[in-house]
Amino acid sequence: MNSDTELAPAVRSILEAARERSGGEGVVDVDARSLPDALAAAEADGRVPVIAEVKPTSPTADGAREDDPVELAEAMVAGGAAAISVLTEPTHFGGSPEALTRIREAVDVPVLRKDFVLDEAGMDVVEADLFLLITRFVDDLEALVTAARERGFQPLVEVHDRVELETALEAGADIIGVNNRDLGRLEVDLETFESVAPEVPDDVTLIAESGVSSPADVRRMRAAGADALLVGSAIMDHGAGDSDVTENTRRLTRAESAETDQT
Ligand SMILES: O=P(O)(O)OC[C@@H](O)[C@@H](O)c1c[nH]c2ccccc12
Repeated sequence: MNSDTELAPAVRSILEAARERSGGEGVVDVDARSLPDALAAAEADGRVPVIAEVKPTSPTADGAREDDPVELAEAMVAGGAAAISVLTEPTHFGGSPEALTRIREAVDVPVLRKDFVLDEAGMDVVEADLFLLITRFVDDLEALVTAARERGFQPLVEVHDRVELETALEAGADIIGVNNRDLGRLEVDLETFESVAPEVPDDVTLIAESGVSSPADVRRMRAAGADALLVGSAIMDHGAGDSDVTENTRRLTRAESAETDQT
């Protein structure tokens, strides 16, 4: 793992909290809903494949939403989301494994567990269809990818540059997310995805993560090769309190339809 000192203070404190959290008891065994199938189904239905994220708050959000996570997830699916991402990190994102379990029972699309899983024990906390592995934060990515698959999970491996992409491909990752937000300054730059995407083999499911806020951003990431987009803030709209999550999702899932407003 790279040294923590290059990380934003908020990220360092997230990692410290993650190292202190205990893993689950026993080994999880998941019968996962296929993400590639769900993305293809959205595409066949004329929707942009969007993974909408239930993120009550975050270090970069300008507020928090107290809504019931299940209602939020259902509203996202009603807006055309192909899959749901759920933050389970408790100390900085307001998430919980219990919320994920309730959401996975309520919707029939794949559910991604978004957390800072650093070792095998961290995988055994809750059943999900996918969970995130952040290349920069783990020592033996290949072993964790294998351990994830042994449990039935589809690992989503996050990278931020071409060097990390190489590591992810060598570890056998076949679902890769390029995070447009850098973990040093927490700044978003959509060019990150554009610079990494051309190096990704065609048989990898490629996801553009973070910073997608408008239909124009959706089209920009799709033009650069995104099979799907992972969107949190623009859908949760933290500052606005009761903003319509279904409408926020629909605006993005319809970004490639002719009748959409093109802004
Ligand atoms: O809210 P945004 O900018 O749409 O980003 C969503 C998602 O990409 C972001 O929450 C995220 C990407 N990688 C992470 C790792 C941990 C926690 C959160 C994340």
